[in-house]
Amino acid sequence: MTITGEMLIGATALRGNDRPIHAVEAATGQKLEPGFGGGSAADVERACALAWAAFDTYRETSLETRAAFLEACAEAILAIGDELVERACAESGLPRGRIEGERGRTVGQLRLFAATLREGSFLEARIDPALPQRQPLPRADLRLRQIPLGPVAVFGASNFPLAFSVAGGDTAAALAAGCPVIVKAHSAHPGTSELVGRALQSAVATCGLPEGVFSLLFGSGAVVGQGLVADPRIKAVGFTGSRAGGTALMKTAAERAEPIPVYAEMSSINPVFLLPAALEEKAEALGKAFVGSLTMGAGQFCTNPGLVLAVEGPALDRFIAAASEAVAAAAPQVMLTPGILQAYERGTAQLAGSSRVTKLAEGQAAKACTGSAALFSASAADFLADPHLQEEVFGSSSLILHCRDLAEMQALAEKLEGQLTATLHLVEADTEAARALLPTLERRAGRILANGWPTGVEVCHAMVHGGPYPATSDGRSTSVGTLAISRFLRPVCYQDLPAALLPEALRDGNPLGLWRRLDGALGRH
Ligand SMILES: NC(=O)C1=CN([C@@H]2O[C@H](COP(=O)(O)OP(=O)(O)OC[C@H]3O[C@@H](n4cnc5c(N)ncnc54)[C@H](O)[C@@H]3O)[C@@H](O)[C@H]2O)C=CC1
Ligand SMILES: O=C(O)CCC(=O)C(=O)O
Repeated sequence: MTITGEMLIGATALRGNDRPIHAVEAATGQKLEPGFGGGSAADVERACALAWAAFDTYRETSLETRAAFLEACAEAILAIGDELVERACAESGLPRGRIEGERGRTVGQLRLFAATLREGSFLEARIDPALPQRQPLPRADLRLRQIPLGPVAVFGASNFPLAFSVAGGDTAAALAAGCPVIVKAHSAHPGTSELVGRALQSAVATCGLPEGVFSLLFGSGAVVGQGLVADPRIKAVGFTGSRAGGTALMKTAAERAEPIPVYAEMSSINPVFLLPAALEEKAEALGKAFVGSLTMGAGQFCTNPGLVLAVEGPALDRFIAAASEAVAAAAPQVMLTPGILQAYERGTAQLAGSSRVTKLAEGQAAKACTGSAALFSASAADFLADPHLQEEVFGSSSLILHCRDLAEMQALAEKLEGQLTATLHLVEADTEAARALLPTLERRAGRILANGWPTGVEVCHAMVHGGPYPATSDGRSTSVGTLAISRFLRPVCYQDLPAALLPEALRDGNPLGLWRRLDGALGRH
């Protein structure tokens, strides 16, 4: 497939007239061809008009039609072949194995949502039949189903060029829900975005769907990003990126005449609690495994373990020695973009320059375009005294906190901002300490792990990849897993509607064979 540098608006491909964006080969800093013309307000208008025109037809397509469409998207992505892997590797600097794995996750996600559609319980169909004889007042016939919100703007993430981008989790969930999607491509990987965008555009055509179901725009955050979020036809936003970017979009969405939900995944430092007996038993092994998680993918995960808490003493010293040794041996790794590398260097320099922080270890010297791992420590008291120490440093940097005792660890956990994950390392003797921490961790994080590491998110039914602010803008949902479909739905109740006007999902006789709640009882009735 030739990468042309064109945007995909409905069924057309056209070149934006705004300043062109060039991808950069992450490993060398060299410009990659072609340039991608940036979109204008007129392009945003055209994509939104098409998405709105498509909405009423697309949202009433059958569950089977949408499932087949998602499967067609997955097939079309795989059909691009190695060109997609090569381009994504060049643009992101991520190794082939990682990109191939991410492609598998992306198509797996689309197929999982296809299965979710065929299963149908996400519609949450409920029927409370009329009770005309009820005293003192009769009850009307009341029926509920979930309907899609409307066109969704999705912002591709820099750190997952496939699984959190054009056909990533947000797009898959929104399309499954019945929402047309307009993607604003991330300028770190425009070629990858065009290839995947063309796959989705072809799937829309093959499945005979309205062209406005999918569009892909390039361009600046100020024109294309803000323009999409402000457009009255956009009804929800999915975003993964910086806290500044996410909060700017939240503000725009809140100030609209009709405010809309923004699902922004922003910053998280993912605290890891090393409980005393586990630390005593496994300090060296934990230190080594921690650095494996910290340095994976150059630390460019929102789930990266950026904070470790433990009670001070010889066991913590052993953990620090093992972790410092592993960090010192870590090879420098290519980072996603020059901007992300600069932000990482700024963040680690700030930590190194803080009088409250001690630098424990640094990875092997960085070459051009690469970042070196870095490990720091501080006392819990100093951490609490400086709010900047809670800020995410995006990359392989982590801060180990010495707590005086478990009470101080607990007090510190209370002061943490919202997180995607919180991890406990424990053995049986730590059970009571863990039990005491759990209520705090539940209030602070979306996922609580025991004896594992937070990087690596399973795409499944029970996953929560979300958490209280600032981990995300709305901790009531997840961006990974099938529950993500609920972000793009809202309930509608139909009271006493004639049978001929009821949606199929709510008709007597259950023609779709759905799981439904009849007078409160769940069953296939
Ligand atoms: N926690 C996480 O999951 C991630 C955090 N980051 C953080 O973000 C930094 C920059 O990385 P990027 O991925 O480029 O994130 P970013 O937030 O700068 O950009 C993400 C997308 O949002 C758009 N955007 C940004 N600001 C906007 C605004 N004010 N209005 C409208 N659109 C806007 C950009 O054009 C881009 O398409 C990293 O150094 C890192 O600190 C990045 C990726 C993931
Ligand atoms: O660790 C993962 O697989 C997902 C992490 C993520 O969502 C992110 O880094 O943006």
